[in-house]
Amino acid sequence: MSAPVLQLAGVTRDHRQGEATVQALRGVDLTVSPGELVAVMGPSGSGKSTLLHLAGGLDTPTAGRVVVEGRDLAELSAAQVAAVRRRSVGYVFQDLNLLPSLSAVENVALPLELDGVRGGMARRAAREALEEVGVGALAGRFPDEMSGGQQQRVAIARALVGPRRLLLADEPTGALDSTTGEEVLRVLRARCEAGAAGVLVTHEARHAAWADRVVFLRDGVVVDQSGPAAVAESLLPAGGAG
Ligand SMILES: Nc1ncnc2c1ncn2[C@@H]1O[C@H](COP(=O)(O)OP(=O)(O)OP(=O)(O)O)[C@@H](O)[C@H]1O
Repeated sequence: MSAPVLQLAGVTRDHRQGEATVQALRGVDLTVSPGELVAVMGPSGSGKSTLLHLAGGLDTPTAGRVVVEGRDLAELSAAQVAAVRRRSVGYVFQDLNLLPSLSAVENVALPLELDGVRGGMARRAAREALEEVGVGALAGRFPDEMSGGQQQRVAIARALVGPRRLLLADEPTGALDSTTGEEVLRVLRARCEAGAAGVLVTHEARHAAWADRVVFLRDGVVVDQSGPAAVAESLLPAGGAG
């Protein structure tokens, strides 16, 4: 079996809120292998975003280990963690964060260029990523010349550009109509089939139905994990998700 792309082992994250300490995650174990898409569900405040931030090296655990492609993030320097984030992790935020002064293709090429990929090659990869999410024709447009849904697809292309092995998506379909939302899930799914590992935070059962497994969080604890059969039975609406 291939080595996991992501491993969380006994991960706890405490946040201070004034005098009190909130345990956003408590002793979470999670392994995601190449080819797997895992959905994370749970009520508001259960720790889903905290889990994604930790997996992407945007936050550090209070206890436990976060290992990405065999590297324990706690053992790396800040610069090395930043390099893991740029090269290995594709992160689709709820917040779009496109740079307004750059065109779609320039926005998508930026992470590659920051990582030293030459301009022409970065833009070629960016065009491919835009095609993949169905907005190849909008490569030259600026963010304020696109609809919210189109901007979201550009943001998704930026998260997916290049050979990223860990894809982290936080409600990636938020601003998209349901057909476009499904297309984006299809792209995420296809990337996982091609060898990436994916974690998808979602409130929607029909989106979770695209995953191989669903992890349920409550008050920072994994309360249940369902395999593919259970996902299909409990979540798929009549007709299925494809
Ligand atoms: N930076 C922070 N400082 C203090 N408390 C925080 C911080 N980030 C998260 N928390 C707390 O940690 C808990 C988990 O938050 P988190 O955002 O991970 O939940 P979530 O499941 O993603 O919620 P939602 O579905 O509403 O986005 C909550 O009680 C939240 O208030």
